[in-house]
Amino acid sequence: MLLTIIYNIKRIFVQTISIIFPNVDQVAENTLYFPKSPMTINTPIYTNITKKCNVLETYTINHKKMETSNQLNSFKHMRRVVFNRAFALIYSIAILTLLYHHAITIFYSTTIPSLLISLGILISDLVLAFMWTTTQSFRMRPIVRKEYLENLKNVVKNEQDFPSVDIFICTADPYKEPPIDVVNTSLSVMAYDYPPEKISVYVSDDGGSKLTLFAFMESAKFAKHWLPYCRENNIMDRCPDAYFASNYPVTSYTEEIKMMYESMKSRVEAVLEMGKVPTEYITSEEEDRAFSKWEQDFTRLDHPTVIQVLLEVGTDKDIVGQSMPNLIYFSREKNKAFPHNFKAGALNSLLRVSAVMTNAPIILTLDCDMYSNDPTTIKRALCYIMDKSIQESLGWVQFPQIFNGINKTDIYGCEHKRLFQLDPPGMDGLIGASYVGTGCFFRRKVFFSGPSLFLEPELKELRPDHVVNKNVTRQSILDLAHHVAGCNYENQTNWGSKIGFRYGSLVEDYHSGYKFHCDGWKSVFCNPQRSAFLGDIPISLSDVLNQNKRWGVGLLEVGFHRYSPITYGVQMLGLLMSLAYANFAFWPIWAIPVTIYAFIPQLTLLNGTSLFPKVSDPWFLIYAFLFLGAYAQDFLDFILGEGTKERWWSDQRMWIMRCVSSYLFALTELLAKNLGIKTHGFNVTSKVVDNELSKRYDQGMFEFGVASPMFVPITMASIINLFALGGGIFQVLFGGGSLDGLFGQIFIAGFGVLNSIPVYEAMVMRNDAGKMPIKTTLISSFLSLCLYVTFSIVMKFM
Ligand SMILES: O=c1ccn([C@@H]2O[C@H](COP(=O)(O)OP(=O)(O)O[C@H]3O[C@H](CO)[C@@H](O)[C@H](O)[C@H]3O)[C@@H](O)[C@H]2O)c(=O)[nH]1
Ligand SMILES: [Mn+2]
Repeated sequence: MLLTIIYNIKRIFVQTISIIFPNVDQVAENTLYFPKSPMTINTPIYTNITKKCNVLETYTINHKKMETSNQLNSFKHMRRVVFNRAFALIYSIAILTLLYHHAITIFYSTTIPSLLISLGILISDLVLAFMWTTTQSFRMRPIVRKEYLENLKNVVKNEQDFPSVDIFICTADPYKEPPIDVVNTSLSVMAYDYPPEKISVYVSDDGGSKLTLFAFMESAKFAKHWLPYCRENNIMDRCPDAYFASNYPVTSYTEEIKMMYESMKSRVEAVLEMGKVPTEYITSEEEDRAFSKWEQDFTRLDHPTVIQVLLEVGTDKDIVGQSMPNLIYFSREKNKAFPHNFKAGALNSLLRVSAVMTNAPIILTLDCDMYSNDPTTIKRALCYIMDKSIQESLGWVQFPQIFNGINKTDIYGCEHKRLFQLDPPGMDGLIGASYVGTGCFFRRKVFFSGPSLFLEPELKELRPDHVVNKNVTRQSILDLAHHVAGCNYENQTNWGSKIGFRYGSLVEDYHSGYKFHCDGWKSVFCNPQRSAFLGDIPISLSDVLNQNKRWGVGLLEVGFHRYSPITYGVQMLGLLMSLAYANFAFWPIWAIPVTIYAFIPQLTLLNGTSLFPKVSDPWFLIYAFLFLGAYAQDFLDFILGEGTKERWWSDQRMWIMRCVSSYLFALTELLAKNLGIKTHGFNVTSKVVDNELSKRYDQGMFEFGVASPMFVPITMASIINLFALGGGIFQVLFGGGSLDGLFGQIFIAGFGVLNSIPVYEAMVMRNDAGKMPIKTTLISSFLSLCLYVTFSIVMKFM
């Protein structure tokens, strides 16, 4: 009796705790603990807890099956949740206190300039507070998942019962995305440890280039050797370039394969250099026929559809007689009169063409530079997709974007740890990780509205349940495929709005994933120890900043859309999840506070005016806490996410640089767009490796080199901060200024200077091709002077 009472008291206590902190380890403990008690899992109280959790009900229950051998996956809540929540509470009180302080300052400001400056600071802090609030969504319920690959064979007994997979690889420009790299990506996925007849690889070439087609003709031949080689030797690096760069065992056969690879590579590169495919490289009539589609008036923006089946399941065999997967080269029709909607347009064409040709229930989308680094990845994704308990609403399984070739300190913050590794587990604990454009396994159903609502496509052949039982080379199939790849096919249809990937944003990945979540789908973030995919990063600063500007424009397009996360999303996804989406959507508005803080405290300091409370004033503590608290928590997240302190420093520095350039330009570009001024579209990031540049990058040197307007605000901020720091110290030492009053500004200027070290080096200390162009230095210096003079005049005479 007594035992039962104690037991029940303990149970209620545990439940209360888990209601207050629903996702702390108690939930996981519950699922293991309660089954031992006489209560069953369906008791009302238990259901109540899972309801309160409001997330992943099925997933929580699923966790219980852990010990059985049919268990395909499990998840666990991260321990830092309690700390995160407590800290969020304290931090929000501090924010409110600060805002109160601002209100008072504004109320008592006596002159117009001081009022304007106070308003500027208030706006900055409001934006920072808003963005801080949105980031809390990632910190409230982060989870980690685990897959039990070894149990998959208990669930799918026969390899033949595995679902087929259509793999989409996008490329857009042979000169920015070398075809040999695209070939490597495709070989790495064709060689998946998976029945080859269940794999179809579609290469979408938005560049409409016969150089790329040629590369794939070559790769189809090489694949017949490569696939059996990978299988027989059970190698992990199935991307040939990565394999031959690794420490592979040298045998005569391996050397033979390597020779074949090298000779293919040199042919592909030679063709790229010549800019055409010479006749001696064309070995069959069929190849000749394929190239004949490139007639005189064929340009990348105006050409008919090209679909070339390079390998066909059942017909083509590798050198040991095993079937090859399908390999299909595809370039959709383009015509200047029709919008082609960049990558989203390419993906939607791929969706239709693949539906007609193979219609696999699972789709993997890949960028051309993201090769597979683990042959078991499809099976790993199946650990979720085949899990009956979550299958119903599971829309996709997203793997993180992890990159190759990042230098030691990641000077450009290209790892994007927060975006690709730290934030997704936070969203995963809510409804699911967002889609990041590559390394993502979708269920085909996702593209036709929600889990419980099906939107009928125009043709029955495009339905996800349509069975294709004809060869991909059958004329009727090819005719229909050409029809659905036509550039006017989407006129008057739901494609791009209600069906498929969504148009209207340059970050079609983020935008589409957001739509799918709003439609009711859930998703999973799968982050195995060995990276499933490895991609390339840009290694010059202007490429990095331009990429981020494109993302910025794309994100704002969603943020200020009719379906913005803060208006529509909040109704569909709930508060936390919509805040997570809002965080991304509004990244670029960080430009406002960061730009203000990069110039205003410094300019006022140069004018000898104090802006922040004195160090001896208790209000100063609020500032110090807010600044240090945010930085410390960010640092902690980064380190707990297996980051180094050097990379964290680069990450925060790049964040500042992006804010004053990429995001500022993105805000301007969006404004221009709304005023009807034509802006850039999807500017593809170059993946070409320049040896000199790459050497400098490996040494950790910033690459300026070209005179990009994007460098101007960065350089101006560097100059002004340096002068402000010098001026501030001078005033304190010789000019009678008080350190007590000016400390805040001197500190900010000092912080700016520390972050600007690479800029000073590039301006005055370097002589290599990556130094700051003299033009940029001159323009920035001149503009800084103008800014200083104007600001001083306004301060003195208003
Ligand atoms: O008109 C186009 C433009 C681009 N692409 C392809 O899109 C992919 C991504 O382009 P990239 O220049 O590498 O952009 P990133 O900024 O590196 O890519 C990130 O951001 C994009 C959205 O801006 C997402 O599509 C990507 O998946 C994501 O990795 C590449 O494979 C391109 O070939 C097309 O197929 N058609
Ligand atoms: Mn890319």
